[in-house]
Amino acid sequence: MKLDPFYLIVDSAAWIERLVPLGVKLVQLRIKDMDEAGLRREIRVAKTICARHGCQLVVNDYWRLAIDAGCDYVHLGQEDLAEADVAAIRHAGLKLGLSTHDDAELDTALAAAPDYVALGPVYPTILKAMKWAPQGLDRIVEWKKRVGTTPLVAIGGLNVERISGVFAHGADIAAVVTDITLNADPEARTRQWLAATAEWR
Ligand SMILES: Cc1ncc(COP(=O)(O)OP(=O)(O)O)c(N)n1
Ligand SMILES: Cc1nc(C(=O)O)sc1CCOP(=O)(O)O
Ligand SMILES: [Mg+2]
Repeated sequence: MKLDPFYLIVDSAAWIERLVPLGVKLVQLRIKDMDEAGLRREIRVAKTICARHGCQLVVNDYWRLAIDAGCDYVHLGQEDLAEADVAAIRHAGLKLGLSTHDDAELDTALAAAPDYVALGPVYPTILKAMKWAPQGLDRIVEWKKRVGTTPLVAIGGLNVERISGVFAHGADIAAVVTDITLNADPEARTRQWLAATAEWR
């Protein structure tokens, strides 16, 4: 199944409950600093909401909990990947998205035959400190040549105004956090993202 070109990333099931009913079809639950019981609860609620709305849920980092909860997609960064049991993830039938930030990381990612590759940060991000300089749009062109038919996710500093640029340079999917979650009207901004990504859907 083709992944939606609009990839929303949020840090709670409450955000998923709020925004997925608007028509979001690809969402990542990215929670940091929560105990295991809380994580299990958040994943369970997120999964229920996403199933109700036909939205693909991707669980960030916590691949074991995702397997336990019967989820079918996880996202891992390079450090996560180094410690993960990819065979167990695959054996459980989960799909796998991987982060990349440089050539060596892309080599590592492609060796794991991911279901999508993410490249970031395309633009400066305020979400978290990153050791990589912004990649810029030309890097997307380079990455798309290397990943071939594997879907390419652009992430980092994206906003509605920057969407067409990342798709024009070869991204298949645009991922976003703060342009929506820190917006004064997250629902309205989500609708703008849905409209702005419609031609790539
Ligand atoms: C779609 C997407 N791309 C990149 C990331 C970042 O993953 P990672 O490098 O593991 O960092 P954290 O998000 O875990 O802080 C992502 N989550 N999603
Ligand atoms: C979580 C994350 N990973 C990145 C990477 O480059 O791997 S950039 C990023 C933050 C994305 O948030 P925003 O849309 O607010 O910039
Ligand atoms: Mg991670």
